[in-house]
Amino acid sequence: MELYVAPSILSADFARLAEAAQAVGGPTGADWLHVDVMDYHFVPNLTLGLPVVKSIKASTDIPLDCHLMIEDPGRWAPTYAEAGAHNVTFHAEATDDPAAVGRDLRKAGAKAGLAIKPGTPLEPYLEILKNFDTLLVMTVEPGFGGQEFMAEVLPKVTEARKRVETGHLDLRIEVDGGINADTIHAAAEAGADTFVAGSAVYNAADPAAAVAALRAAAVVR
Ligand SMILES: O=C(CO)[C@H](O)[C@H](O)COP(=O)(O)O
Repeated sequence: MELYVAPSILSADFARLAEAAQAVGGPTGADWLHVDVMDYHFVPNLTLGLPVVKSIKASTDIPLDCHLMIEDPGRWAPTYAEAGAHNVTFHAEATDDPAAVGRDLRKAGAKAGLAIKPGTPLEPYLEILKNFDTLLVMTVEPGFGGQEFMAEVLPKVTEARKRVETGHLDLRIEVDGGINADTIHAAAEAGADTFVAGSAVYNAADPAAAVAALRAAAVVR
C-alpha cells in the first residue's frame, strides 16, 4: 500500500492555518492534512471545531483527516463528514457502539476511522474493522503534540496488519504521536502505512521537505 504522511496542524500556528496547509502542499507534500479536534472532556485540551474545519477545507485541496478526541462521537462525527472531511476518525473508548458510528460516517460520505489509545487493546475491535477505512493506533497519549513515541504500542500495529492480510481488509493503519525521522521506520516495519507528524513537520525549516523526507524514511525494503 502507498505510504501516506499526514502533517498535524496541532503543531502549526493556529492564527495561520491556511498558510500551514499551503506549506505542506505540492506533489511530494502531504497526502492528508491531520486536524485534531479536542473538546476538553475526552482529553485535557481544547483545539478547534466544525467552523474551523470548514475554513481549512475551503483553503486547501489536501484531503482532511479529522481526528476527533471528543466525547459522544455518535452525535458529532457525522457533522465532520458533512463539513467535507475526507476521513473522520473517532475514539473507540468514547462510544459503546463504534461499528454503528463507522457505518454512519460512511453514510455521511466520509471514510471512517477508529482510533485506540496506547493502553486500549485491539482485540475487542478486530471483528468490527470491516466498518472502517482507517485504524489509528495512538503512539502517545492523546491530547498534546511533542510527546515521546511509545514503541511498546507497535505490537498492536503488527496485529492489525496481520488482520488486514488474513481478512483481506481495505484498511489503512495509521500511527500518531512522536513520529519523526528516528521513529517512522520502526512504525512502518511494524505494519503502519499512514503517519501523522506534527512537530517533525511544523518545527522544520521547510515543512514540505520534511514530509517528503519522512515518507522516504518510512520505506521498508
Ligand atoms: O493527536 C495528536 C495528539 O493527541 C497529534 O496529532 C500528535 O501528537 C502529533 O504531534 P507530534 O507529531 O508532535 O507528536
